[in-house]
Formats: sequence, C-alpha cells, structure tokens
Amino acid sequence: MQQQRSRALGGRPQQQLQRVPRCPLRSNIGQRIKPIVHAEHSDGKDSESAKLFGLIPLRAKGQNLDERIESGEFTDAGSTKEKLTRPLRQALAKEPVLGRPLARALADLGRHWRSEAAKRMPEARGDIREIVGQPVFVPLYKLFLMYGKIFRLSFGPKSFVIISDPSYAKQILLTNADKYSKGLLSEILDFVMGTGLIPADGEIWKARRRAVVPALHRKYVASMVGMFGDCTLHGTSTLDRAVSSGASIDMENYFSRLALDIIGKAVFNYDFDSLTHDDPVIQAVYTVLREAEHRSTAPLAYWNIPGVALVVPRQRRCQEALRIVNDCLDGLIDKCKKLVEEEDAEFNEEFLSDRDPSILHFLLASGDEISSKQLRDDLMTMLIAGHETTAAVLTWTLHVLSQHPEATEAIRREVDEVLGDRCPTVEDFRSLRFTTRVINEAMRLYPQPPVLIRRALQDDTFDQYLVPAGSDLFISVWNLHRSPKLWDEPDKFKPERFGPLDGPVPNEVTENFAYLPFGGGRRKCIGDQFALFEALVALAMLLRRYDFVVDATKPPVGMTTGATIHTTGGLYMHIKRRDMSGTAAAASRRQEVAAAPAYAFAFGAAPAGSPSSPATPPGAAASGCPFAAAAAAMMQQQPSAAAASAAGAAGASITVGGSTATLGGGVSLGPSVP
Ligand code: HEM
Repeated sequence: MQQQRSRALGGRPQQQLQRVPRCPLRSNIGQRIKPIVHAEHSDGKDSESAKLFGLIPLRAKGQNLDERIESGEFTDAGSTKEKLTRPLRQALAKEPVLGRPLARALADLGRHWRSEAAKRMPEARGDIREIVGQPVFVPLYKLFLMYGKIFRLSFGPKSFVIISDPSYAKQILLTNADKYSKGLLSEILDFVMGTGLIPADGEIWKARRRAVVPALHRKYVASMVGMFGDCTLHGTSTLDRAVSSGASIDMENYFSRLALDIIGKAVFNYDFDSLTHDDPVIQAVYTVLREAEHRSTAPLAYWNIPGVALVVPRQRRCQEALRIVNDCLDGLIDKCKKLVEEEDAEFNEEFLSDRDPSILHFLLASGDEISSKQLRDDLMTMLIAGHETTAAVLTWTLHVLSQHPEATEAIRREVDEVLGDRCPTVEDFRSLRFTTRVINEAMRLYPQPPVLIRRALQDDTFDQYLVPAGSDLFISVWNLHRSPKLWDEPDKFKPERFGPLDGPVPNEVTENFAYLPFGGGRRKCIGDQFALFEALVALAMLLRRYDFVVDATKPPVGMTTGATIHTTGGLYMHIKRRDMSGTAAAASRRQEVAAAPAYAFAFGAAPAGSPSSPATPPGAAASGCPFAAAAAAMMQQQPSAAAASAAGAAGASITVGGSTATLGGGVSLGPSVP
C-alpha cells in the first residue's frame, strides 16, 4: 500500500511522540488548548501538522506509543493495583513457608489486573466546552497522536469512541456494517433530511438505496458532464467581471453557488442560477444548510425543547426557510409528476428523459411507490450531500494549488493537450489523470466530511477492546488521511503518492480503508463518480482560462467546520485571464472554433447554433458552449513543429476570457452566502 510504496522510495520520516502530562481537555475553560503532544520528524524539522496545530517542538524521547498504551499508562487502571501491591509481594516472597505461596497468588492476580488493564480502552477526559468553537477534527488529531488508533473521549457522562485505524474503519463500514447505525447523525439531520438516504437506517435505508442508486447510472452521469461544463461556463461571466474590476472574489462562495446550480439541475431539474442572482429559495437553502451545521456542532440540542422553534429567532428563521424549500420541492414534484403522466416514454434501466433527465424524474418514472414526504427527504438529502461536499472539495483544491504553482502548470499542460477549449466529456476522464490525482490528493488533505458518525447497535470488539452496544463512534477520516503511520509526509501535498498515473483512481479499496474520500462499504457515497466528474470539469475549465492569485490583503486561510470543512474567512482570489499566447490551443482555436459542435446548455449535445433543448431549465443561458473547439494536436512541454507553425500563423493570441464575455449578463456574485 501507500506506506510500502513510500518506504521503497526511501522511507518516511519517523515520527516520535512524547506525552506531556496534562490532557488539554482538562484545562480551564477559556484557556487555549495546551500542547499535549510533540510530533517531530527524525530529520529534526517540525512536521507541518505540528505547525498547523500549534504543537511545541520538544526533543522526542523515543517511547513506543503502542507499548505505552498497552501498559495501561493512559488508562490509569489495573497496573496501578499491581504496582501498589508489588512491595507486599516482594516482602512475602522472602518468607519461604507461607509467604511464597501468597506472593505467587499475588503475582497471578497482578497478571490478571494487567491483562484486564490492557483491554481497557485509552480514555481522554475533558470539558466539552474546550472543543466547541474549533473544528472538532483538530483536537481529535492531537488526541490521536497521544492515545493512538482507538480511544474513548469522555465529557462527563457522555463518551465517544474515536477510530483512526484503517482496519477498524473497515470493520465498521464493511465487515460489521450491520452492527452500526447513523445514530447521532440521524438525530441531528432529522429536521431537514427526515428519512433520506444519509440519515436513514434499517429497512427504510435499504429500500431507498435500492430505489435511488439506479438513478445515477452511467448514461445519466455521462449526460450530466455536459451540464457541468455549461454551468461552469455560465459562471465565467462572474469571473470575467472580477477580472475587469480587479477586485478579489471569494472562491469558496463561488464554488458553493456553482455546486448549488449543478445539483439543483441534476437532482430535480431546477435552475437556482445562484451564480448570477439571489432569491428567497437560495437564501432558504443556505439557512437550512447552516442550521444543519449549527446543530452538528452545538453542545446542547436546545431546539428539541418544546416551544423553542417559536421563540428563538434562529429557529424561527429555520422553520420559515424549511417551509420555503419544501414548498419549492413540492412544486417541482407536482410538475414532474405531470410531465411523467404526459410522457409516453418506455422506462428501462438506463431511462433518461430528454425533457427532464433529473433524478426526481427517474424516481417518478420508475414507478417507485413512495410518499411525497419520503421523496422530499430523498431530494433534500441529495441536495445537501451533493452540494456542500463538492463545493468544499473545489475550494480546498484551489487553495492547495495556490501554494503549488507547479501543479497548476501541470494541470494546464494536461488540459491544453486533452481538451483545448472544448468542454469535457465523460471520455476525457481517463485522459485527465494528473488533474484527477490533484483532486484525489486534495481530498486526502481535506476530507469532506472529516469525520463519519456511527452508533453501535450490538457489542463489537476491536482487537482487545470492547465497544458496547449504544456507543457513539467517530471514524476520523482526517486522522486516517493524515496518519504518519500510513502516509509518507502526511501533511504534504504530493499527488504522485498514489503511484503511476496509469494506475487505478485511488479509493477506499485500493488504499485498504486508509483513504475514505467517499466513505466505504454499503453506505458509501452514491454520488462519487458524479462528484469527481463535476470537480474535474470545473477545475479543468477554470484553470485553463484563468490565473487565480491569492489576495494577500486578506487574513491567511483557516479552517472551521460544520458538516464539511469551511474556510474561516473565505478564499479570496484575484482573477486574471490566463495568458495563452504560447499555447498550441490558442493557435488551433481560431481555425476550429467556427466548426465546433456546441453543447446544449441543459443536458446533452445539440447541433451547433441550435437553441437550447426544451429541457433547458428556466433562466438557463441560451445556446451552447462557445469554447467547443475540437481537441487540437497539442503538445505538452515541447510543441510540435506543426503546432508551432500553426500558432505563428494564427497570431496565437486568442484569450478564452474574451469569448466568455459573451456568456450571461455579467451579473455580480451577489451577497456572501450566509
Ligand atoms: C466531492 C463530493 C462528495 C463527497 C466528498 C461525498 C462524500 C460522502 C461520504 C464520505 C459519504 C459516506 C457518509 C457515511 O458513511 O456516513 C457519502 C454518502 C452519501 N453521499 Fe456523497 N459525497 C459527495 C458528493 C455527493 C453527491 C454529488 C451526491 C448525490 C448526487 C451524494 C449523495 C450521497 C448520499 C445519498 C449518501 C448516503 C449513502 C447511504 O448512506 O446509503 N454525494 N458521501
């Protein structure tokens, strides 16, 4: 696996850990978390995680953490009794007649105590207020370095089991998956997702998964790729305005809106068009999303107290937002039902309606017998699951790339060669291998969500540790993805770590559950392909057209979390049109753009110059992709003679930005997402 690979490449720096006596969660309220563990590479340089988490560099003592955990040192149990009785045992052993047998009995008892202690899970105790207000995965990482791959985190009577080991994660997600439910997550998300796929368990989950998964079949995903390109182009009007004004824009906000526009069309054929305007439905969606995040991080479920929904303004706003979103969904369900009744199309496994290729239409046309409430829960689940996650992936990928210009250039070379100015199709996925690896690596560094939540329905054991039924478990994907035991230089951006580009796209299977970008086992994300294509299309098309330059006047980008990892204050970037005068694409484009096939805005291809198909959602931009030029004979670093002479002949100076100006009305991004 990756670890072995890295060893072959010269071995990972050994990370050694030293404990300082006091658990940070025991420190006084209001104090900043104190450094609890030292993490230092053997080459003497502090790891990036040490810097990231503010750990203080101390000299490592070289103890083996696993041995220390096994000794019961952290659990303060069992072995203490053995230690206390040791002097007595030694004294008894000196007396041959009665003393020795007694000493032997005491030694047996001591062994028993020690083995019982070894079975007791390491436990961190603290005050829950200590971790409120910071992304929860940050203290969990510190505790992981101190307590190891499994430990219990207790706050008064409440406790959670924190899992940071691939084989344990596999056990929970795959081998013993039927012993676990979504637990806390279902409770938190009930108000918005009801019994939608993410929070549902048991028979409801089985039935809904069986009904929804077929809707995301290959033909559907392939048809969506065209829409991803259209939406990305539609959004370039906003970026062009930022180019002209010179003002920086918050790319986190931008990606959030792009992903909302895409998921609205994909799931229920609704055009939010949030990239170019704001309306009450968009605001309502964000109010609901923020509430879900608020509830997932709040220490007290105060909203369950009767009457709170009427009294607390935040909760009143949430109720109102839910009403708006539900009304909108009910309207879309009714409209789609009518369409299905009118249609005379034969439904088969790969059913894809020309007029409405959305998941909602598939579910209704497939004759899936469900209540409107369940349908709404499913739609809402996919809206939320497919929106915030993809937006966060794009945000953090761009953030990482802003620190790695060489990777940005490598992506551009690949995109220039594979796509030129063309919008990507599903077939291009196989060729955009480096770009895909960059996204894979960004998802390792910034997993969305960083923690998976489960509740044990039955007792389960992890090596010697018993996790009793009823326990709440957090699988820390962040810890898995940044574990120094599993990854070479875990905090470094190294897209090459996943092996040769012609190898498989890394996932939980290829990395044996050390890498869980989309979860694993039977509850694995159903939108993984969809989401990867979406991120790939947006990244490829935007990086080809624009330079993104960090706005140095803004504070450094920090992390905060709800369901996904957000930035603390946005990802502000100055946008410039990329200078493509030296690329072969610029040369070929002039010759080929006129003859290029255009993309219908909504779904699938349309003949060049034709209006959008009837399926075009309201408000969608008319006509097709203005960049749809055939892939040119392009070169990577070394231009071919033919391409070079073509570039010279054509003047090689067409910039993509000039063309994008024809798209959309150039409306501003609107107010920040609340
Ligand atoms: C980059 C984007 C995405 C990421 C990182 C992501 C990640 C995940 C993860 C980690 C899970 C597993 C959760 C768990 O085990 O508790 C999951 C589940 C799920 N995802 Fe995604 N997802 C993404 C995009 C999407 C999209 C686009 C859709 C819908 C079109 C979607 C729909 C779902 C659903 C319905 C589930 C629940 C599956 C079940 O429990 O049976 N996701 N996702």
